[in-house]
Amino acid sequence: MSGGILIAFEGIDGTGKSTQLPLLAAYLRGQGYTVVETREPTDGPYGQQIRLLYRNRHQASPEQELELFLLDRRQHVEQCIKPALARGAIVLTDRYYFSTAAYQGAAGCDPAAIFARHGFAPEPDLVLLLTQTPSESVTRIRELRGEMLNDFEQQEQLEKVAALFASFTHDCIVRIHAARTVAEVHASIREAVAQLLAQKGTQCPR
Ligand SMILES: Nc1ncnc2c1ncn2[C@@H]1O[C@H](COP(=O)(O)OP(=O)(O)OP(=O)(O)O)[C@@H](O)[C@H]1O
Ligand SMILES: Cc1cn([C@H]2C[C@H](O)[C@@H](COP(=O)(O)O)O2)c(=O)[nH]c1=O
Repeated sequence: MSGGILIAFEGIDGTGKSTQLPLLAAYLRGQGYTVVETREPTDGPYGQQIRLLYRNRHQASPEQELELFLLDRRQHVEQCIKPALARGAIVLTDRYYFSTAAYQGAAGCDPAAIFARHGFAPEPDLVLLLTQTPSESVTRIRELRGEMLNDFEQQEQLEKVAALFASFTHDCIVRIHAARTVAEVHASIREAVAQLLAQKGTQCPR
């Protein structure tokens, strides 16, 4: 396979992205593909600064927050995504620039302007947009961590984020209903990826 394939997992908090991404990675590796698993925010210096905002978001203005996500993504694209695509890998990223348009859009920045600032970032071949209601997400997060919701996970905030995700009309987006069992969601994801690989005429290496 030459040129690589970029697949982004997107959706509001708690939709199961971090659960589903390794399942898809294991499945694809079992089929003989080279897979790179990655995520944003990254563990790099800007990603670490972003994590400091989770419990105290008002430390930064929406514009400052946006700049941090852009800096983190530039580094991610240059150091991880582009090299992996050049090696012909399937890159699976847990969040990408659709999250910025939705979350920083919900915080007051202009989503269209955010998309326009991503000329440096390769367009994904597929965005798996996991969907469920914000109240379903909040229930899952509470089951996982008790009552503590961080500043990005407050239900009112997630309602705005979910509305923005719902408004995106990019051809690369496939919506996957996430309020089902892990196995059911995985099956839908495999179906969407199989269609992409067939469209690309990608021969399974095995
Ligand atoms: N289909 C599912 N049914 C029930 N619980 C699930 C399902 N998928 C994931 N979970 C659980 O929901 C919680 C959140 O899942 P996960 O961390 O994968 O979501 P996420 O979208 O990556 O969240 P975040 O964006 O906040 O990191 C975890 O406790 C996980 O075990
Ligand atoms: C990439 C990106 C992320 N966010 C927000 C969305 C989530 O609330 C956190 C990341 O948490 P996760 O549990 O590691 O998924 O950050 C954002 O606001 N803007 C972005 O571009």
